[in-house]
Amino acid sequence: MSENLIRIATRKSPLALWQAEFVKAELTKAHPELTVELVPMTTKGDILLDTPLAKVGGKGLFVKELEVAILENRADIAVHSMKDVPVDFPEGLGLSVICERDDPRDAFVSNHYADIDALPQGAVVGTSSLRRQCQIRAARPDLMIKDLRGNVGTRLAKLDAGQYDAIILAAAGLKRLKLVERIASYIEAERSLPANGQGAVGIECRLNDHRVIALLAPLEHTETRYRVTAERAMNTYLEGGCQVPIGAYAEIADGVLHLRGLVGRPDGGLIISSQASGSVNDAEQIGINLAKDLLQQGAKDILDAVYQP
Ligand SMILES: NCc1[nH]cc(CCC(=O)O)c1CC(=O)O
Repeated sequence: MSENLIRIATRKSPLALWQAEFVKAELTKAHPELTVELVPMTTKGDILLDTPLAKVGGKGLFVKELEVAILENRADIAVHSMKDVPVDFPEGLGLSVICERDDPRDAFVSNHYADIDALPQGAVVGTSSLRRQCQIRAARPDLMIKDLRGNVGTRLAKLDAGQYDAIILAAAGLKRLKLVERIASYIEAERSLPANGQGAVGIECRLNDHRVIALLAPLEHTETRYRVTAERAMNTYLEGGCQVPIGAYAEIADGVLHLRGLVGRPDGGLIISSQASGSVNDAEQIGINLAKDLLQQGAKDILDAVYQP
């Protein structure tokens, strides 16, 4: 392999391409002599876009083909939204870099209403995320939640066609696609605890590829790494994939990491939540401790019920 080339395996969705282009730009900034190529690919998740995610088993649907390409040396790295990255990696691959986090919040998108409180009785809200669904239903049990799949552009088109009164999307995705003006309001973490890793981009590569790992190193963002480590540790301990009613969100203030977590029944009738704090160096243990706390409070019953086939 040429000393001066990095190939990025990427999905072809606009968001995936934005993220790959972002990493390409950052790499070229750090290493002006480097050539960075995109290797666009179609994944199983892209083909099954119309099947409800919970049915096809969301875990890793969008990343497997990219990982095979790296293992077969048809590409060197893959760029992921951290919230879509499964908890475990194939033998030989790992996450060598987590980039600086963008806005972690969920966004309320509607052509007619300012926020969740402004929605009329029985309004239809689009989301396929059990995490978003349970938190919306907890605040507004009268609302109807309707499945919403597809790329960000497809989801907005379905809203505009009148299929929903409002939809919920990640603020970061809308910002990256230059669609911030579509955001009617931001939903603060207190009302919709984000998914683990939401808003952060990570880079996967071959763990024995020291050339690539060294080239990627300047893109690492330490604070984001601590936060996402705690969030993912909580999710991992709860054995949560990406399609689960789990929220995990960490912040750092004065060197102390604060992690909030919740597990909720999709109908919003029960939400178990807790928090934990500690040194950034104990990020992983803080996540594990919080998961144990949630399990002690009964989170397993909720998760088992969701996983029933
Ligand atoms: N599940 C799809 C997905 N994966 C990452 C993002 C947004 C960007 C991010 O969270 O980093 C989205 C869209 C959404 O949830 O609205």
